Amino acid sequence: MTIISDFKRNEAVPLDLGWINHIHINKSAADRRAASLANRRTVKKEYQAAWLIKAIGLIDLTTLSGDDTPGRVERLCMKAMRPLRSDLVEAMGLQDTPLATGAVCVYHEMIKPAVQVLQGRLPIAAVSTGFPAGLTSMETKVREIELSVAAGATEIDIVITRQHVLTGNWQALYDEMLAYRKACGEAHVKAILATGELVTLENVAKASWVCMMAGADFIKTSTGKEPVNATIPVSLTMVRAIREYHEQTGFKIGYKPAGGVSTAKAALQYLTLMKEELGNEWLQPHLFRIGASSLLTDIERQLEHYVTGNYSAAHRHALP
Ligand SMILES: O=C[C@H](O)COP(=O)(O)O
Repeated sequence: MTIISDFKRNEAVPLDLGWINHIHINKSAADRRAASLANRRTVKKEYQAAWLIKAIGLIDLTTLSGDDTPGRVERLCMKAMRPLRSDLVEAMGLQDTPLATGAVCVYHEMIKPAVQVLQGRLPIAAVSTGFPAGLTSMETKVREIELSVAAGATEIDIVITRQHVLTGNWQALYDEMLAYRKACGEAHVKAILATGELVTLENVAKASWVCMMAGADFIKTSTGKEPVNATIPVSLTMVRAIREYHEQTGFKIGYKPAGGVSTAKAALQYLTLMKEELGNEWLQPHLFRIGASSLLTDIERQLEHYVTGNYSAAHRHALP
């Protein structure tokens, strides 16, 4: 993770149940705002190309499949370090611009091959705590975090226990998040809320707040395995919680939409959302990541179109 000199890592603050119980979300206002973002004309031509280059540096390039192999992860890491074809890099005059994704994101067993290829040049995020369902024992979950940190992960993407949200047991959610943060030590922790399983935007907002109060460095929408993953209304709810948490505590929390973000157009919508709701400071990798397995393929295609006027087949840009 980029170290920013004046950046103060989130510290846990006491759980304020009075605050949590008073959270209310105006769903139709959130839907209207989300629709206005989704229907907005995106930036064009060279501005679009510049934004897409920016987006590359914000991707947590992900592979989370049951058939992942060390070979696939090694290729993913090579792609993360050289995310654009060299002819496109040259055509855009980016030879002297450092280009890489924000991190790679893998299962615990794939940390080792990632460490071997990346050699500390890019952060490695490991999904943890019984990802994706989070229904292993607390002891197992904490140990899993410790093992992933020991193996070389510098970022840990934990999944919360959804039942704590669905039953309104905010103390239990706070306690588990606090334990995960402690187990991470220096590694930064992203709290995956699995928003597609939380039923209401109010639950999403409350879970965001509780995780931030318990020391999460990032809040993240989804595992990519829920039936509904990142959406704009959910993102709006979460980034507004981040904004208010910052106003109240001074701590800046990162945001990571993940799951189903596969097109350059969608990435541009998320960049616009972050810029408009949180400002330019949140367009940096220590405060914004997009968790995605195939987004880079589409960004590369769009940049090829920008350079040549033509699209090539997606498989020419295929990830491992
Ligand atoms: O955290 C990242 C997600 O699991 C990736 O989901 P995706 O394969 O839909 O891009």
